[in-house]
Amino acid sequence: MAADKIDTIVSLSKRRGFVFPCSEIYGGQRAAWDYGPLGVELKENIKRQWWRYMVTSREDVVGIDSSVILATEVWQASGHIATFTDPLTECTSCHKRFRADHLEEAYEEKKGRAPENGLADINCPNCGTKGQFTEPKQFSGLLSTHLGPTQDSGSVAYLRPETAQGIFTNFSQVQTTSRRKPPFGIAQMGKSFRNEITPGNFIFRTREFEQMEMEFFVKPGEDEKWQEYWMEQRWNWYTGLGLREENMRWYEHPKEKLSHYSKRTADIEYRFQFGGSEWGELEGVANRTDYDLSAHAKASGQDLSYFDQEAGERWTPYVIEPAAGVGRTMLAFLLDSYVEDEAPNAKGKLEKRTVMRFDHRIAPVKAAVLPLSRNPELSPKAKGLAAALRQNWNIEFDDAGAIGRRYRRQDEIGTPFCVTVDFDTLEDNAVTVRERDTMKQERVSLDQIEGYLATRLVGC
Ligand SMILES: Nc1ncnc2c1ncn2[C@@H]1O[C@H](COP(=O)(O)OP(=O)(O)OP(=O)(O)O)[C@@H](O)[C@H]1O
Repeated sequence: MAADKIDTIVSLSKRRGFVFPCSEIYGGQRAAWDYGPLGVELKENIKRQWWRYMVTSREDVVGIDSSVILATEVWQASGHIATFTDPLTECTSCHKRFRADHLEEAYEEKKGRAPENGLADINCPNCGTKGQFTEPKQFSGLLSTHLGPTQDSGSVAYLRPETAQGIFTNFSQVQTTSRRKPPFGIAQMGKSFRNEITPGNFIFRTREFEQMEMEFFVKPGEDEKWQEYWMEQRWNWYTGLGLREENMRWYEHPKEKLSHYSKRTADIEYRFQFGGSEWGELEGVANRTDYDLSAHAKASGQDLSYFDQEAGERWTPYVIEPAAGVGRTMLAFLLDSYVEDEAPNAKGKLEKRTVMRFDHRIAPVKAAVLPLSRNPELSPKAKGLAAALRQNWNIEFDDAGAIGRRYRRQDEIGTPFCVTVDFDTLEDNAVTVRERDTMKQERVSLDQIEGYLATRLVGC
């Protein structure tokens, strides 16, 4: 399984209701995706886990939810209007457009060295023609709209390309109302928009996407230490939820390629194995220095510094930012969880089975309740049990088809437990619980089943 694994995931996602192409009844909107019933659960679980780990389980981080459309002055001061651009180039042979920096990075990854003559050395990924690219032009990544009834330059507004700026503009209010002192952080999750030149690779790069960002404000001079700390925390968050370390690595941005605000940026990369490139950015951990707060203080005339009473001095905090994408995280978990192994069928013969080995905390469905067969006594009993368990978890009820087939269906969407109600249940008031990965079965009495699941679904 290599490059074709992504195709397997795309098709499983569509078939089982994780992710659908957007507006498909009209032929689809290129590189936009909708999350189906299982996808929305998986996505919400990922976000919940991030929020718990980054915000509610800590005493030094609080959350906010700011607007998507901020005052245009915010994007002027932050530097986005002037510098949030990508180098756009076009192959003069097939007229397909690319990001020049992506072409160069892909070349370097393949050959182990940068192209000596820039784009002149590179073959077009679409038609194969060598070096027939136009001179790159800077293309704005900001998506704009108009507010109000007129559509002139005065009514232009931008959809945020990152959630971070809503945090910086609220820094003082959050700091005083939550009575926090640096070091402390403000987190936000929400939609961001970028007019990507080359969206694609499924939900990896889209023009509309969700981010999970946290800005951690620290005393200047303590920034490097805190960057190390957050890099370790972020790595541990992914591995703690089961992402395999062999599919992860750090990428340190070379000094000359850092964003305009950054002193150091290190990305966690995942082995996505898209055709053409093995690794892709999952999350960036950046030292944004005091760039944003200073820029907003200057442009707005508001004081965004902090008075350190203990030291008796005033300073503008430095900021460490772990910034992750929800879609990319979900794609990494989908790829990493996918396993093909073997399971015995009804006749005891081994057959291939597909299992999504999601960590229980992110699995979209926590347990499925399955009556052994459609029967006037078994089905109502099983339905009652499903309704009771639904008070705590997302539970599926399924009584259609052979029991083996129903297990397979649950394995394929990563449901950790299947609870089977059979004819013995009517006698002994017990059910059979089957665990997804080991396929081991255990008999559990009905009055214990909720506690049994609760001890195994801790943190869900
Ligand atoms: N177009 C996008 N689609 C989906 N997720 C995105 C997109 N752009 C950024 N992200 C997510 O937001 C995170 C933080 O954004 P950041 O600005 O650091 O990305 P970036 O370095 O511009 O990404 P890339 O180099 O891949 O364009 C990224 O690590 C990624 O997970």
